[in-house]
Amino acid sequence: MSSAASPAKVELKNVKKRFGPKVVLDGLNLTIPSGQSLVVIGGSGTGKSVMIKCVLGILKPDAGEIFVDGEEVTKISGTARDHYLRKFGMLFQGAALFDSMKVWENVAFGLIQGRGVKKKQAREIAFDKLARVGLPADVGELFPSELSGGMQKRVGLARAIAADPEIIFFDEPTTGLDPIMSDVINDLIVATRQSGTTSLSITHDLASARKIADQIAMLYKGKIIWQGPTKDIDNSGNPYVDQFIHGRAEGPIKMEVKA
Ligand SMILES: Nc1ncnc2c1ncn2[C@@H]1O[C@H](COP(=O)(O)OP(=O)(O)OP(=O)(O)O)[C@@H](O)[C@H]1O
Repeated sequence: MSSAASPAKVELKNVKKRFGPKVVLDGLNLTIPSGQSLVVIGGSGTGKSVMIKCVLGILKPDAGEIFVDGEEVTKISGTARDHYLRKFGMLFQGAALFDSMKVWENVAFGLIQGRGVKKKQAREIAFDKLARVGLPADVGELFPSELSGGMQKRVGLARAIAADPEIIFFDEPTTGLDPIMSDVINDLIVATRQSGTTSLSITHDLASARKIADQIAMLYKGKIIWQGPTKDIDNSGNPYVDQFIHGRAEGPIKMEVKA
């Protein structure tokens, strides 16, 4: 897929966000081409989650603009915001399932609560999505506590795709999983992209990034310091990217290690 040919689905322009004296996003520019999978890498605490929260309107940027399908969204509210949020699915870190609900009810939750889908139809959709992530029907009747971490991630993924969103955010989709289960999740993410969905993932897992990304962007000190096709990551010519992808303690990125 060529990024030049795809219009921007999501575009952040000069986005700034600080908490008190702490500057987190410092003029961040990022474009996600329509139908592509973009992975943002960066150290812990660099603002990856804050960036996603700004796109979803959970946090309001102090400055800058965010365009989705060409519409500036940082000031939308009320029903326009509800409508806007329907474009998104989200796989949270740690899956974030409701323990008191059965697996299928977790998957169906947004359909019933957010979209007014009747329970019977939502249940059918939930079981269909569970099958798509490779979970047999009997898993739908279990509670999340009865599942392994990898299965919980799959349920989280089924919930993220339940309403056929146009854009999916994957927040550290493979964290805490063994390499084989990680690859199962990677394959499922690749499958969602093949259906035309635009996605933004944040991850520390370079093997996952290489597999799921059309493009990789690196966030450092509140800015995107490099963005390019996945195949170029090993020859970025950027010392910060090089240090990060090779996991070297020595380099331009200095770790603040407090004793
Ligand atoms: N609501 C908030 N109030 C104050 N500070 C916040 C708030 N949300 C995030 N921060 C701060 O912003 C910085 C970036 O946090 P964020 O969660 O976006 O990092 P991250 O890049 O997603 O990290 P990780 O990879 O560890 O998940 C952190 O220093 C965090 O403490």
